[in-house]
Amino acid sequence: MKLKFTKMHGLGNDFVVLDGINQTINLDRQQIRQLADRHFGIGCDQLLLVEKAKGQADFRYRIFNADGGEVEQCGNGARCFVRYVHDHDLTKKSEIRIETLSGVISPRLERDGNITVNMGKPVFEPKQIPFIADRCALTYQLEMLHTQVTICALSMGNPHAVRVVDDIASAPVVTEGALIEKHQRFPNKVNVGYMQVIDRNHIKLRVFERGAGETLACGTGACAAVVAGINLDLLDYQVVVSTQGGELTISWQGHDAPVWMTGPAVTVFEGEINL
Ligand SMILES: N[C@@H](CCC[C@H](N)C(=O)O)C(=O)O
Repeated sequence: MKLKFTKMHGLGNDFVVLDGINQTINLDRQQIRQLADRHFGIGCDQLLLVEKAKGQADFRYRIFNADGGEVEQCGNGARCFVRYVHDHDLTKKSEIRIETLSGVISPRLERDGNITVNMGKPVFEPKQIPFIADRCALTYQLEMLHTQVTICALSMGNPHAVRVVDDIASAPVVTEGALIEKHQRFPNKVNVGYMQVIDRNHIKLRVFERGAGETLACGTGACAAVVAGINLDLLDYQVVVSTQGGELTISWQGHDAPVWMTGPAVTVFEGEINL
């Protein structure tokens, strides 16, 4: 089978994007892992599939981690999705509605080329994250080997655990992050963010992503970190998030307001691969 693909990234969080409208795509888990493999495939953190909407939205957006698992949401991918459907003449609308596994999101292409996405409301109810806890709280203690770590647990459509650290450079993102990702209190596993607060409008963030490992940036991780920081009264409502791959602007007015994310989306190259 020959597949046309586009390689894209949002702040270095990289994607293989496939047009599932003009080509028939039925990939199994093993084939997705092969495409995502950086040595034997194209290489990416996530594979994104562009499909026709099932309901009233403009498109359906499916997201697969590098390990082949399908997931609910991807913020950097949402911006690349918009760039892709424009560049491939699949729409002329600057604001589109996209179905995801976690509901409809609405990204907007800005005049400066950046993309702003309404990422929906954060969810704190443990059952919906999902996170095993008997009550809803700002922070939780997670029992880990012989110690306890403090996390904020929330969902941005996908599950996140956020840790506040003093120094982002020495944060145990890969070691501890990998343990929290598979912690028994997160039945569907979790993305683990480490945030250093620089001031009330600026954080540094590294994320160990579920099913992908540490990435250069994570859009939903940036939303989750800012929401957690606002709830802990460490941050104001609009925050610049510095990741290893660049900067995102995230804003949240609290309570039932949606989280807004603005940042770039870049096409790297197009190609065709035999599977
Ligand atoms: N890179 C993404 C998140 C991708 C999905 C995540 N790894 C998960 O399993 O939920 C982003 O930019 O949000």
